[in-house]
Amino acid sequence: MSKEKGSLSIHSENIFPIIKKWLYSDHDIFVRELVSNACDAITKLTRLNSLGEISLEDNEFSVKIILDKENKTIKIIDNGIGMTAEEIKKYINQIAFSGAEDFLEKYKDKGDKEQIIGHFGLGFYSAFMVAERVQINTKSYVENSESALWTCEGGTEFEIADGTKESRGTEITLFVSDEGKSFLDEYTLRSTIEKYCSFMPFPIYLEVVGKEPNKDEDGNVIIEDPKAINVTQPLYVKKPNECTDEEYKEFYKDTFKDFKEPLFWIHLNMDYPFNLKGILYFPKLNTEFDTLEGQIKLYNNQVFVANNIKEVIPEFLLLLKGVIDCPDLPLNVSRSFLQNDGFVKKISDYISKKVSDKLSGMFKTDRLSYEKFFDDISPFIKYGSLKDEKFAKKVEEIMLYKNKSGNFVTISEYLDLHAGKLENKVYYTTDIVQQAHYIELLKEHGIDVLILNHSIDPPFVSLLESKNDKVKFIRVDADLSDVLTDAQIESDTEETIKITEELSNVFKSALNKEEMKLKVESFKSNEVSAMIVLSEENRRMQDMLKMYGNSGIDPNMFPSNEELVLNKNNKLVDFLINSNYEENKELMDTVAMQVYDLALIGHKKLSPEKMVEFLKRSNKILNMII
Ligand SMILES: Nc1ncnc2c1ncn2[C@@H]1O[C@H](COP(=O)(O)OP(=O)(O)OP(=O)(O)O)[C@@H](O)[C@H]1O
Repeated sequence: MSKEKGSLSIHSENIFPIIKKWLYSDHDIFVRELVSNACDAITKLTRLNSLGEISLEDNEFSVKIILDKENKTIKIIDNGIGMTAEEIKKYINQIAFSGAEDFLEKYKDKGDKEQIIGHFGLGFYSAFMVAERVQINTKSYVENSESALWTCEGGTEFEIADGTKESRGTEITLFVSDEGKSFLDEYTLRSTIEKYCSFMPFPIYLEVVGKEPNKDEDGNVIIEDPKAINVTQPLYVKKPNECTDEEYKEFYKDTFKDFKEPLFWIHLNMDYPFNLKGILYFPKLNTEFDTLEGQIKLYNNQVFVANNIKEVIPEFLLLLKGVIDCPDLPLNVSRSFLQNDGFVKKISDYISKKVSDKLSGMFKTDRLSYEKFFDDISPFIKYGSLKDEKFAKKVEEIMLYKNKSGNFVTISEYLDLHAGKLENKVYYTTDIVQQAHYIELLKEHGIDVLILNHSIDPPFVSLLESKNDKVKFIRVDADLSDVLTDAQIESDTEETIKITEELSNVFKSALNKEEMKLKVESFKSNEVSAMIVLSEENRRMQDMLKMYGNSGIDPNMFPSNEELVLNKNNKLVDFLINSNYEENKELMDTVAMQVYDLALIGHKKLSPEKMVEFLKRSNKILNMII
């Protein structure tokens, strides 16, 4: 067969329903598309004025939305550039022919193009998702032009006639269909306008036909100035040095309806190599990390695109609250979808870098404030480190750790403070009450203990260790070597082996615990009789099994390796070493059980049965001494 070339033909009657119904995922999008067209129409007019192409006498620009529930109509009226009948035929009748693109092409060398929103030439048809008939009544800015009226009932047929519009601009009337009737509700319509148009560049007013005016106590009508729904100059478009703290806080409150003050914020303002403006807020936490939910609103030229778009905003930043406006976003026709290319990744990297720069800056120049905020921001930094390697690297040195007295140190500071005492070891506690005993003992030996009690800490600690093999985190009950006397070396001597064996027999018999592990050491302090230790690796493994509770792994595969460490320097232990078990069985059993339970209490919560037993025995012991 010979080669043939040609162009595809599209039947408008088949493609039209697709555009109307399936191009946009949400019905409410029509508000965004029609109001942004109205704003575009005004922008074009002001642009022509500033280029000297026309000379405008008025400068009161606005978009009015009129809801008429009774007649089931919604009107969107602007006093922008308007259209002639010819322009309607060109821009509206030719689907996917954008007047916005046409305008930009015509004036491409004059001024920046970013403020005009439309460019696909399809947005207008979203009106048919909620309307059975749409009317355009419009009058062009060009002097002596005639008003034109375009009507279409959603098919491929349209009608164009003389219009009735006397002043410049466009009035779009939607005759709302059954499918769109929810938008005839004032609250729904208002919230949709708020959602998409909050930052659009011209004031938008909503008027409801037949709405009872507000009255004072005496029944007199209160005359109120109409109030625009939107803010035409959102704070983020201003330069950072022109914004006050109060303005930042106010903007936060208005945008996120969060009445708790944010901790601090980052004003993003970038012109090159891409345009990006926005403000990211660090919210105050008062909930556990797991339930924390941020919100990042993404805008394109002051038009809302979507919330929490993962492609642009690094996932961990979704814990923050903020707005980001990037006119250069490679958006799809339906705007909420991004064309995922390298550019989007660059934006995401830039935002992440800005956040780590801000945190490093604060750490270096205002450590006090940084420490004040740290409890709130630490889960965020830890989560960020787990999710983003580059971020992790940047914040590694500025990660703080709190001790029991509320002081913050970095890991390098901790290691410096313990130089000569600890070799690259960092002691931490997961529970300052439960593990108080161990913390106290370490403190007596001049060793500080850091608190790592958040659910994110175990994976975070593993991450740190995997990146720095010189630092090892050890929970206070995992290693007693730093509270033992140097004489511990003697633990291998024949005498110690013998004592250990004898005590082992006593404890196994008293506790009826054949599998128990026991060790005898010399503590620097003689007050403590015994402690339980569980190696760090072993405990982490157990914690992991608990976390993945129903993973099907049998926890018995990893037996608990808890070990009872008896202090040879303690009087009670001494008594057990030097007494004859056959002759003093009852008393020695009681002492052994009590010593064991005391060690256990310092290590973990007793089971209810164990607790009852312990209390009974304690009373019995008290009775013995009176
Ligand atoms: N209110 C209006 N005033 C003046 N011209 C308008 C108005 N609404 C639409 N137009 C013209 O109709 C064209 C088509 O509008 P439509 O919303 O379909 O596409 P667009 O805005 O160009 O692009 P997008 O699909 O990205 O929204 C516009 O480019 C504009 O020239």
